[in-house]
Amino acid sequence: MSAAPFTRIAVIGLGLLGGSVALAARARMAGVIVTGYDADAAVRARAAQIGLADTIAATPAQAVADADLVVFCVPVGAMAAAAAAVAPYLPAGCVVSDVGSSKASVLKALGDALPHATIVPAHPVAGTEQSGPDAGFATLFAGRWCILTPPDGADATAVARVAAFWEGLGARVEMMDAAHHDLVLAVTSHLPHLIAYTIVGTASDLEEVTQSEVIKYSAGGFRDFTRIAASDPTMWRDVFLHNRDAVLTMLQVFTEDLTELQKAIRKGDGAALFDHFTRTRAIRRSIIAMGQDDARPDFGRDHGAVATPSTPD
Ligand SMILES: NC(=O)C1=CN([C@@H]2O[C@H](COP(=O)(O)OP(=O)(O)OC[C@H]3O[C@@H](n4cnc5c(N)ncnc54)[C@H](O)[C@@H]3O)[C@@H](O)[C@H]2O)C=CC1
Ligand SMILES: O=C(O)C(=O)Cc1ccc(O)cc1
Repeated sequence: MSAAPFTRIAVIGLGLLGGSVALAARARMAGVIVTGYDADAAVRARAAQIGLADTIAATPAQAVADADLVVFCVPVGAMAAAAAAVAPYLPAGCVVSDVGSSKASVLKALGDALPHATIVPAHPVAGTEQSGPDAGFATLFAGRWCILTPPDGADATAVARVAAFWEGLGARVEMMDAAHHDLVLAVTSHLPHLIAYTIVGTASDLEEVTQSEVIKYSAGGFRDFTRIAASDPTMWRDVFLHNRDAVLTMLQVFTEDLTELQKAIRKGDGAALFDHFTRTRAIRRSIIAMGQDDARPDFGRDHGAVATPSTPD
């Protein structure tokens, strides 16, 4: 346990990310009290049952009443509504953050709804294809990158406290401009998800290959895509709509590269294919050498709950 940069944390949205933030903060930071809130009453009830937070609040007002940090863990398209719901109740001096997968649109949404708040956006690059309150686990962020995208002129003390918060949850922190973040994540995360959604849809729509053949022979690469394509539809719809420009830019580059490979296959250009595959294999090997290999989806999924929560009336 480490000393906590914040002591009263409100987590808004109690799915995979919110649940994991709440569990990790309670497990790793001494003296922290975590209050959780979710717009869905069934999620609040389940979160209380499995002990995600010290208290599950019944309203946004109760959730943030005495918070020194509020972390929005809702889909990026819901950030504006979630922030508007707490706006009248946000304590003075409270720092606001989030975990959204795209950053420029989220910064704008939070800034518009909370014009007087100190906002330090964050994106823990850690997750799984699971969603909902049962999906969270306390070790999700251990050893993973968390990218902070503070706006120009952000309060340096608040940025340092949010960085310390994520380090306290076990993450490694990097600073980035929001627009650059959105471009980098478009190619490393958003496009791979789009490709997975596409290929799984393509395979299941084929007339000449049966569903049972797709399932039976999925070990040949397809299976890895099906895990990613099982990711939450609401979350990913929002990512593509809210990081539209960066995704379209990267999709254009990808399409051109795909056409090059298509041409090499059509022309029987084995050397071009071999060179390309050799280059991509080296990238995979350097990721593993850096200790970034992600065999984690089935790793460490204990809830790590530390106390029985109460639900206020
Ligand atoms: N799933 C992943 O692997 C990762 C997700 N993220 C980001 O984290 C955020 C949350 O994603 P997950 O936890 O995976 O989603 P989730 O679907 O597991 O949880 C989201 C929760 O937000 C609640 N919610 C929606 N609108 C709300 C509102 N207005 N007020 C309060 N609660 C509201 C929902 O009821 C749901 O329980 C998203 O912005 C996503 O882009 C970031 C890193 C990884
Ligand atoms: O499960 C996977 O493979 C992921 O890619 C998880 C993930 C999803 C969204 C993010 O913004 C960050 C990480």
